[in-house]
Amino acid sequence: MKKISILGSTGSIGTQTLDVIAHAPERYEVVGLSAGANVDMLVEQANRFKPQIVSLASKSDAETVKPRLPAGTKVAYGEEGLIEAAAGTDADLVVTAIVGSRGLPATLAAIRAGKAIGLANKETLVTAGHIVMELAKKYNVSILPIDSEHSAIFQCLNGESREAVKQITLTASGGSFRDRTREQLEGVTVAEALNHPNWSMGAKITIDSATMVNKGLEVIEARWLFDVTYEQLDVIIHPESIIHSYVEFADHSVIAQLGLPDMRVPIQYALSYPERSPTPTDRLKLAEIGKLHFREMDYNRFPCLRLAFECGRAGQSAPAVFNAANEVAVARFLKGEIAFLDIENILETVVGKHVAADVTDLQMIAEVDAWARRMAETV
Ligand SMILES: NC(=O)C1=CN([C@@H]2O[C@H](COP(=O)(O)OP(=O)(O)OC[C@H]3O[C@@H](n4cnc5c(N)ncnc54)[C@H](OP(=O)(O)O)[C@@H]3O)[C@@H](O)[C@H]2O)C=CC1
Ligand SMILES: CC(=O)[C@@H](O)[C@H](O)COP(=O)(O)O
Ligand SMILES: [Mn+2]
Repeated sequence: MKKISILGSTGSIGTQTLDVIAHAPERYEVVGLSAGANVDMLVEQANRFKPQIVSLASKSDAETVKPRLPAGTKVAYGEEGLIEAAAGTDADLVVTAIVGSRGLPATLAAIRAGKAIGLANKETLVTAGHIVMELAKKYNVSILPIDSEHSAIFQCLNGESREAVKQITLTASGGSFRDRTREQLEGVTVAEALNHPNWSMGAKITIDSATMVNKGLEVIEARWLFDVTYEQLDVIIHPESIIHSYVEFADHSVIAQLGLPDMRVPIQYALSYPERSPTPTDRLKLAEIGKLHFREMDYNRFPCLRLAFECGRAGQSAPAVFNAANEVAVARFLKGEIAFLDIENILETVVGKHVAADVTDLQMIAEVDAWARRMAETV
């Protein structure tokens, strides 16, 4: 029985993780759950899966929720609560399904506690990939990718020597506005931006997909997960999101991972690795799909991707600044404070004002993260 703790259990990845677990109660046990504002859903989850601990964003929620939980459930809150849910149980694996760099301290705590990480939260690796991967190595902890492209790449690399890797290509759907010119992006609404053509995801990543920031975050995430150079990473537009990424090897063989766009497959793979287990998803029928399409990435149409590569190559504090500024810009767009195209303007401005510097610990990361947030709020 594998014991699982889920940070962000009430979100898109969190609920799909619980769906995978519910289909295999003989294989998995939930020991920790955490939520932000969706207290009612967390209560429902806690009564169904009976975790040892639940964590909420606020002290007041933690206090009011206690009588609604199974007797004996430990209740925590805030960053400390996330850390407890991540590191304070006998979990074998922690799924990081919380959104944003706020997941970093709990992820580091889980690694220090020797827990394998089912990594969905790409912002943690973008913000502090060098720290996360170094700590995982020190504690001999597996970082198992849940992000669909990285799960695909992980599967393609399985059993292959890293020296044989020539090129890793991440596929990109193009997002909600893939058929629009830049001129046609003027005045687009939040609702239009949230209308992803292939995936049903949380709000932030859906906007990130539309700006192509998501693919930029994923390039940096891949750099750290697979220890490759940015020259070995590229992106291709693939509108159907059936090929989830592919790897070209020294002999020019290319290995890809395919499947219908259903996150329960990469989630299941991370939970059951190194085994493969059945998933409650539909099967891929290529004959019914007929054709798959691909086109070169257009970095002029998607300038945020070029900026992400620049920040990745600059390294040090630059990726953390890019990520934090983006979190604020997306939140401002979702609140209706700014226009869609202002997101990239904010990123260009904040990154442009930042001089990359070494960030070797959580305190330094928190400082640059906070600086970038302050700047992004005022642009
Ligand atoms: N959704 C997807 O298909 C994919 C997602 N990912 C990555 O996985 C992560 C989660 O994404 P997704 O599931 O879409 O996000 P959602 O927005 O759907 O869920 C986010 C989760 O984080 C919780 N949360 C938000 N703010 C706080 C806070 N201040 N304190 C504690 N918990 C908080 C939310 O709680 P609540 O809802 O209760 O407020 C929710 O459980 C992201 O990093 C994303 O990039 C990667 C690949 C695919
Ligand atoms: C499902 C998943 O992994 C998301 O990151 C998805 O890939 C977003 O799709 P695009 O960024 O390709 O639009
Ligand atoms: Mn992805």
